[in-house]
Amino acid sequence: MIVGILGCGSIANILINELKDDEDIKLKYFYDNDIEQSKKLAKIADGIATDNFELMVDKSDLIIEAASPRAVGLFIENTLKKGKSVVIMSVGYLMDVNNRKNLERIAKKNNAQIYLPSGAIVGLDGLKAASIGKIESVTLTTRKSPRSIGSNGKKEIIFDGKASEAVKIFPTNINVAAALSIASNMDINVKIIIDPEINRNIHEVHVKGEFGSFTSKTENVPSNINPKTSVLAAYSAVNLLKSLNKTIHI
Ligand SMILES: NC(=O)C1=CN([C@@H]2O[C@H](COP(=O)(O)OP(=O)(O)OC[C@H]3O[C@@H](n4cnc5c(N)ncnc54)[C@H](O)[C@@H]3O)[C@@H](O)[C@H]2O)C=CC1
Ligand SMILES: O=C([O-])CC(=O)C(=O)O
Repeated sequence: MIVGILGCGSIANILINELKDDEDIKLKYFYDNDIEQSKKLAKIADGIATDNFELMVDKSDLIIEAASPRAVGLFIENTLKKGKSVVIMSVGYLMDVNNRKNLERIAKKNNAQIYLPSGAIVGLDGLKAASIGKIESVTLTTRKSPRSIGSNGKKEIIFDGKASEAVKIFPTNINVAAALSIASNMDINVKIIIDPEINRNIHEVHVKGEFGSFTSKTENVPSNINPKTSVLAAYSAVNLLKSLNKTIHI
């Protein structure tokens, strides 16, 4: 499978590292609005940097978006129109139901798939299963260091509200809230706390419903290139790509 990458930052870096010896998945094309970034990663991966997104889509079997919610809006519709499947990391873009329905409609029409990796949290599988029954509440509490959230503040709650609002205020920081919302078909409750005493991106999820309840807590090591992003988010994309070729799906 020939893969093109939209967005050559921290997630793309980890993808290259983890997939360099993979026999089935070849990360070949690299696109970024910062051409130096795409050149840098193409060199490491022995791939091709391009400033022509359309050409990259034509030559790839699948596109991975690891850029920004804005990039999803700019590029993914055309990708799906060409019948190419996509992996979207900036899940926050899909929090808006019109955005989601639009991409879903185009994907269906063109026989393409939209894959959303589990990202920086654990428990989405349980939430999806639990959602077969009635769900009462889903709550996410995210703790990040000032460095990870891009501030130098003291310990404080910087957001307490709905996921739909959270993704607007912190578009590249709280995609996990969108993933939980899409999985449960709810606009979930989100709290974001800055904590200068931690050096992990911590996501705690509480779910209550007909099935009972569960709590998951993920204490993520941040990427050393972009501390907003957890290493697990990139690993989840690697796992998703590898799963496309598997026969046993767990
Ligand atoms: N689903 C999840 O759980 C997670 C999702 N993410 C999201 O994944 C995305 C990528 O994350 P990172 O690799 O850490 O980001 P990064 O900031 O390290 O790299 C992003 C790269 O994309 C490029 N880019 C941004 N907008 C672009 C555009 N419109 N056109 C072309 N290139 C563009 C930037 O120049 C940069 O090189 C972000 O939106 C982030 O919020 C990050 C962590 C977890
Ligand atoms: O990587 C993380 O810990 C979470 C994150 O940035 C996001 O959900 O956008």
